[in-house]
Amino acid sequence: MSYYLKQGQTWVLSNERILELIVPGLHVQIPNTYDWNYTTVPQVMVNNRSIEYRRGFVLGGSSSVNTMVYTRGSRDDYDLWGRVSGDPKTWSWEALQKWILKSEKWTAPVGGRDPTGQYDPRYHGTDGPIRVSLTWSGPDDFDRRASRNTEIQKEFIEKLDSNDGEPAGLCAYYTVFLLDENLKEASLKAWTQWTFGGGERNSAATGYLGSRARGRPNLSIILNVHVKKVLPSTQDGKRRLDIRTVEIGSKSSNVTLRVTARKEVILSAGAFGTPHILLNSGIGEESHLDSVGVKMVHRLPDVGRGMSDHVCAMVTYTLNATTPSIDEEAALRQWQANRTGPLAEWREAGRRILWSKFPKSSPLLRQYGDPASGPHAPHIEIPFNAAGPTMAAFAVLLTPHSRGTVKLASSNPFDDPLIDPGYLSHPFDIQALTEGIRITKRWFDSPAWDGLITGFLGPDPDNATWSETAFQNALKESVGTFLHPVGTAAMSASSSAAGVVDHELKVKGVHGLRVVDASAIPYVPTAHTQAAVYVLAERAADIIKSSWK
Ligand SMILES: Cc1cc2nc3c(=O)[nH]c(=O)nc-3n(C[C@H](O)[C@H](O)[C@H](O)COP(=O)(O)OP(=O)(O)OC[C@H]3O[C@@H](n4cnc5c(N)ncnc54)[C@H](O)[C@@H]3O)c2cc1C
Repeated sequence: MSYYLKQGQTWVLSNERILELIVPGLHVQIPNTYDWNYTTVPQVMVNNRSIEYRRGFVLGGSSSVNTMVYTRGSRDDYDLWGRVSGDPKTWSWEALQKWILKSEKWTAPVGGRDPTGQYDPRYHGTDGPIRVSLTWSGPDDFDRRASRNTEIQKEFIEKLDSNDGEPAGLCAYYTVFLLDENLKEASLKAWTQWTFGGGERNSAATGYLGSRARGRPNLSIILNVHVKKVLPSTQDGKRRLDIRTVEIGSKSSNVTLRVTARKEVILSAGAFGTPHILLNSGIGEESHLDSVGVKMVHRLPDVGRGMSDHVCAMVTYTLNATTPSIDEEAALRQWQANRTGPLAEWREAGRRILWSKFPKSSPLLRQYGDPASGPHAPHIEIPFNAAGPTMAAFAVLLTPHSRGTVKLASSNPFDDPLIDPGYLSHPFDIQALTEGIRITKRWFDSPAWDGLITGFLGPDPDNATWSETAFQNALKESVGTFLHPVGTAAMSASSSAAGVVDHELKVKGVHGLRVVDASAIPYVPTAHTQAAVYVLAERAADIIKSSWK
């Protein structure tokens, strides 16, 4: 949880000393005790499947358990915030530059490799709280083949730094590959960037709540409690709705505590937690609140609506390779000795990422309109996970038309919310995923992969023996989430009846309540979402500071 009280407390950071939350390579072993373990409601357009939905249940939230990929997305995504909020002077790629850099501390990779030529320093901050770095290990056979592939297939171009705001310059690029085999590590360009540094995971907890912050007399952290709701405080003489009281409790005890902020309350409970708290507080749409027996305090119909997320479809290849196994104990000893080795980095999917933009002439865009935020925003991301004897590639739809909801299941604040991402509810999305699979097929349809890739297991949209229905059915069976929900308490112009918070992230029509987390982001960025949340939060901190001067 993440809110601040006034008095000092004894400090125990819950994610301190938990090896799985510190060692990047142990990410896959993070116990589900650090997860909310949500499941979506059955997804009608995905063969009625309910999909597991992970969210961090620990200080630092999902940043303490995530995959650590650091991608900012397209400059157009941030310009869209400006258009939607009616405040482009605050929310645009150019206007946010200071805060984009402010959140980041570029850190050399562990092991002493010189990263010159593997990223572009012009686009990186050096003094921020979140360490961003490159992997410890160098290129492998897969990287070399990918490099060769970009020389063979001109559709796929190379970009040095994916975080320059223009990830989809021409058509597609491969973020990790070797340009010249003979130069080995020295020539591995355009590496994927990660939120680890010094061989350890960085998160909102380690970055923002480290010893300096903990030394502050005006900051307290209370762990293992649940925010049940926010409540109207006593009227201050004016006829306005003043919500500065938080009710907290714990599932395991009946004790409830109310705390009233002198200035304001900031909700940062994430794309599910924040609308859940607002709805439990009676802030939302009347008929929904009525249906679960919560009394409406303030009518704000878009609370919990407009969820925007990255849906993906998985395709599989067979490989003529085996997964190189590591000696886990030796790797841990190496990590403990000097923070290097296979555990100092991410070991599974996503080390290699391809980003792709549909051409303007695409019939799909003509039929449904282009949901991308602008000319630099890619439509599809394809991370690969070569873990022989098979390889999974995920076609991730970065620009979905479908939107979902977060609703209350009951009036009990401890009950999980009903999460309905609405996957594939718009016809564009399944067709765009199909195109994503075709891009993946083109990428691997090249002599660069000879001797490694031995077969395609599909689902294959071009398999003549399959009907379209049979293919779509198989695609739907493979659909999952990339865990990037936003938009459930979305920012919009103060004059607009839509949305939940205004350009200063204040809950509309309410005094004393702000939202600073992924729920305020109006459309899912064309990137993994943590960088955008850090940028939003850094900007919000200065907005809040100046509003109380
Ligand atoms: C498994 C996983 C992998 C991911 N991989 C990546 C990646 O590689 N790169 C990337 O950029 N992004 C990734 N993401 C997404 C990224 O981590 C999130 O976008 C980001 O952390 C969202 O930040 P947030 O502050 O909005 O919410 P969160 O980080 O989810 O934080 C919300 C916090 O509020 C707390 N909370 C919620 N409700 C309550 C309540 N009622 N009372 C008290 N506390 C409450 C939660 O416990 C949590 O601590 C991943 C996410 C997950 C789950």
